[in-house]
Amino acid sequence: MRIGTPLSPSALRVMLLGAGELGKEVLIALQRLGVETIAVDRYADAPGQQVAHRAHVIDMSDAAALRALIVAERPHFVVPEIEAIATEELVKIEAEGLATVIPTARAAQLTMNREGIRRLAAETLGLPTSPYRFASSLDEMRAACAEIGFPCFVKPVMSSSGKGQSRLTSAADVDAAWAYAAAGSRVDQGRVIVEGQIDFDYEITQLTVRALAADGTVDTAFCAPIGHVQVKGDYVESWQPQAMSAAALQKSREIAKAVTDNLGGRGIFGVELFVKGDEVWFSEVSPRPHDTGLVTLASQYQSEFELHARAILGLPVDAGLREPGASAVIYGGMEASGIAFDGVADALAVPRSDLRLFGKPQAFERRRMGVALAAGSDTDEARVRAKLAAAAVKPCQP
Ligand SMILES: Nc1ncnc2c1ncn2[C@@H]1O[C@H](COP(=O)(O)OP(=O)(O)OP(=O)(O)O)[C@@H](O)[C@H]1O
Ligand SMILES: NCC(=O)N[C@@H]1O[C@H](COP(=O)([O-])[O-])[C@@H](O)[C@H]1O
Ligand SMILES: [Mg+2]
Repeated sequence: MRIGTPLSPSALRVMLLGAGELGKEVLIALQRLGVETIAVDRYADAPGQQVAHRAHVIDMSDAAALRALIVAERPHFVVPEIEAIATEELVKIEAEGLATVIPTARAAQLTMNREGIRRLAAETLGLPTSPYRFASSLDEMRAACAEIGFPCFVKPVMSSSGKGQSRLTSAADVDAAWAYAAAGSRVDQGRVIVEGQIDFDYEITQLTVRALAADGTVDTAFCAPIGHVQVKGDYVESWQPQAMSAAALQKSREIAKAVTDNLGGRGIFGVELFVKGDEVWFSEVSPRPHDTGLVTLASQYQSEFELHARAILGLPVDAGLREPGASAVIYGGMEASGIAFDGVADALAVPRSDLRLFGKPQAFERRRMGVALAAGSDTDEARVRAKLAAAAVKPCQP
């Protein structure tokens, strides 16, 4: 497929469904390659909408609205950037040949619901995962927790970034966890997964890119493993490379290959894995850039966003690490719209540091509003720098 001139009849058009901080970087990468970009989100002035050629605000879980927009815009590629989308409509749209869905409509459909991807990984592919049960009522959940045992995790089947997630240490936590899951679910499904706790040494994201090779087949390339720290199910810090045993790295890549081969298509995937010694468990996968992969903006020759853009367009990729790097999240820390940021100069005075302020119109206490990035001679140095830079940025009332 040829790249033409944006805003002309020869334009190659890409539509992102979801235009948060991750989509914004993909849109920038696409624009640099001369692509016409369309950013869709559930609210106006989402980060990616501020850089795309056109922006639309729709309810992306509304199948009719989604189809109408795709018919009106006629994008060559439709790129899901969040989970909560009418993916059954994307399956139809792909089957009709209306647009190519990245990586595939089936991948978007299977991963939007924890049940789809968990059953595929554990039951179809036989990969090691935490023990799990699904429950659709408080009674079922009580029984599931008793079977799995404590501590366990409860998550809505449709949610991300830790929304609606609880860690339960005893049966006394069950009622509150059920209520919290119902409140945190993106699409209120009233269904949860109960997972036994994996007692891991560390967790990683294995970014995996499926891109077109010179001979026209799809090749798999692996980025260096990304280590990260999560608080309440949401990432606060990541670094690359994570040191691992050769055996654990090999198992991680075998798991990533098995899952991404099954999901198919082209694009980047974030395969989340738990590691203890040489043992590795599959947790979940994003068929799109991963938040912990923001670090690649500082550490790789081609960031995960550039890799995604190239893979979408059928172009060659280089998943290589350039140097050790780290990222640290900047939260809103308050509930306000149109906030300001003090301390940006102090942050950027940290050696080898950089910032992304996403431009989200509304801040919440625990909403990710920006990220600090840093490179270093090793990941320890990069982490110290990224955290220093993040701490220097002070969100404040406008
Ligand atoms: N079974 C488990 N055992 C141990 N830790 C877990 C388990 N499930 C979740 N966690 C912890 O919670 C974090 C978030 O879980 P998970 O990735 O399933 O949530 P999420 O809402 O999909 O988040 P995101 O969208 O950011 O990936 C994990 O990275 C891990 O730190
Ligand atoms: N773990 C998934 C993830 O990080 N997704 C990123 O967060 C945005 C939503 O942010 P918001 O909730 O602040 O609107 C999404 O659009 C995506 O960029
Ligand atoms: Mg996760």
